Amino acid sequence: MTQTLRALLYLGRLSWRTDRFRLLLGGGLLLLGTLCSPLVALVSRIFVESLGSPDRAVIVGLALGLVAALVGQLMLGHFAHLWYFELGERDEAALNHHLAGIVTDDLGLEEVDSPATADLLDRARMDIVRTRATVAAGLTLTASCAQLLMTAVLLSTVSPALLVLPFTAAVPVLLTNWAERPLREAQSGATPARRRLAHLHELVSSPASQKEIRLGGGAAHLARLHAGTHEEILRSMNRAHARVAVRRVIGQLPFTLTFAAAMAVVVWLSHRGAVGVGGVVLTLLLAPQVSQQVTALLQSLGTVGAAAQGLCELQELEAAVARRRSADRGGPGDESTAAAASGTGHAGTPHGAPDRADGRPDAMPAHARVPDRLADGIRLENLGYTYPGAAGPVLRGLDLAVPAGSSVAVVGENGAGKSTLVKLLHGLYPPGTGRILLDGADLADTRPREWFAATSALFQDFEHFDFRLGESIGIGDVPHVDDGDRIGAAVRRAGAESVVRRVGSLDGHVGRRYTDGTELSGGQWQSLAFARTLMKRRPLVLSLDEPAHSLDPVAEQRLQDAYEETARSYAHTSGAVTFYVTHRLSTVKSADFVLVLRDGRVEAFGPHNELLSAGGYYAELFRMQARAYA
Ligand SMILES: Nc1ncnc2c1ncn2[C@@H]1O[C@H](COP(=O)(O)OP(=O)(O)OP(=O)(O)O)[C@@H](O)[C@H]1O
Repeated sequence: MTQTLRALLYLGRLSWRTDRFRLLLGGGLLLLGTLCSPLVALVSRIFVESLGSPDRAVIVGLALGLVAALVGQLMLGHFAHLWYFELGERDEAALNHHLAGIVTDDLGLEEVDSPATADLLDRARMDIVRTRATVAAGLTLTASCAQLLMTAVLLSTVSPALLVLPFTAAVPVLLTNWAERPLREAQSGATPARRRLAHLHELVSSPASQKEIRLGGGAAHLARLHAGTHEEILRSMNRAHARVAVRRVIGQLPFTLTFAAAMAVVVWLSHRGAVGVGGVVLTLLLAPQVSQQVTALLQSLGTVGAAAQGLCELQELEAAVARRRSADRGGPGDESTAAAASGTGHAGTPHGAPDRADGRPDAMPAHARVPDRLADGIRLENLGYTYPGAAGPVLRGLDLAVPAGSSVAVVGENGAGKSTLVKLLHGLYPPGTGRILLDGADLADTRPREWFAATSALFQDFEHFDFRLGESIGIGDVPHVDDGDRIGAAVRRAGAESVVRRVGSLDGHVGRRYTDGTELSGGQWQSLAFARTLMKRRPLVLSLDEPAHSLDPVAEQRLQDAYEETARSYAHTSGAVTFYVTHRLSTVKSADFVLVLRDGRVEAFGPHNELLSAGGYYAELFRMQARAYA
């Protein structure tokens, strides 16, 4: 009940902020329309009692009043709906916007990655989808409460004994939360299964996955998994619905019994002449309404109650984020609560619980400014990282000095930690141990947004933005998303002119979400992503994580040349350090340094020729690969 009240207040405040005009108009009309039904009973009573009056004007006036109340009862609700329907839509959009803000601005990337946070966000999204219904139910609930109160007062004028009806009607209302609990628990417990179902659904219906599934002969297997998971969810939800039904019946019993008793009392009172014909008419009109009113109230309470858990979780998430912000500003924050609320509880970062994309809020005071150009370079000191919930570290004890303006080829076996290092360098994960120093200043002391703006990366799992081609490239540097010259230069530098020719122009849509969209090949998407990476003019760090894995040899050589030219140009303009992660060791010779990672440690670091002549792991890898290609 407390949770439902909290949810109602939350929705009320949200609606007031979002659109108070629609809240007042929609809510007011709904309240008026709802109060019209007890009003009909009241006017009917007076009308019946006045029938014997010689004053015809009074009778006509009462008849007109009765018609007006009836019209209000039948019609006002529809007009109210016009206003609060849109209010619900606007509230839903505001909550979605708010949740997106929390995900992109307040949660660390590792938190977003964590299954606990994913569950929490999935539940929040499901509740947000129901916002329109919840807003309508919240307004109906408020109006129903007022209606029930008016009904109770009117019934008490016939006999105080009738007051028992609204009171016992409150019993199931009070038990609603208890009655709904099995459903909420089942919904919460089924979240991982629902996510699995959504993934399976995507796999069986997405054209992209069809290729592998068909070749692997996995369609029937996936269909079985889909059916099994669906059945599992249905079984748990059915059990929960049955338990809810039993609890609701138990909750309604007291009202049903007292309703029968109250009707017996009125029959007895009218028999004794204690209640007149007007009172009997009022009771006959109102008493059955009590049951309808309670049903409407229960239903709206159920709707709000069902959404309340999610809305309260969202409130707790907001509160945790706010506490963390205040803690990071130096206030008496409760970081452990914040981490627990976000579901990770990851420790071992310089700032305790991570915040934002990299573990720190933009609002915290920055001690170090991101330099305009690198003079000294980047140094890693005892850098280590452990994914939340992982058994051991992925990176450990990395000590390295990379001079400004140098290009580094990062090599190592699958799972050595290359991509993780790239994410740390770009500030997406906070170091678990140690530091990353930019010209001697700790990266942890810079503002994340400033650092993000100063770096560019082509990640291994780069995104396919199904936008206009120009926008899909320009989004690599949002302040210049519509800058045609810059986009054109990035396309030329990345050698992605063939993609533009394939799409027709920078204004053409890419991706199959649009009927006029051009679907690209894996290599073309990669060229486009490379162009996106080159949107910034003077980044301090540029990383390409296996940028050529989808490219043909000619395109790969073109990309390699483009990268080398870009690396030289960035080194000249901003002293940038560039990282090129690759498995193709023949492509690393031109890099200033080769960084060899092995099991999360630095196995070797130095110029290619030196590492080769020193023998050891790198030389062995290089020769093995050369033999394989030969
Ligand atoms: N989001 C994640 N959560 C938990 N563990 C992860 C995550 N991403 C990567 N790992 C683990 O970290 C280890 C290093 O992964 P990483 O992607 O950094 O390796 P890599 O050297 O880039 O590998 P590859 O050459 O295959 O791309 C792997 O064992 C991987 O399973």
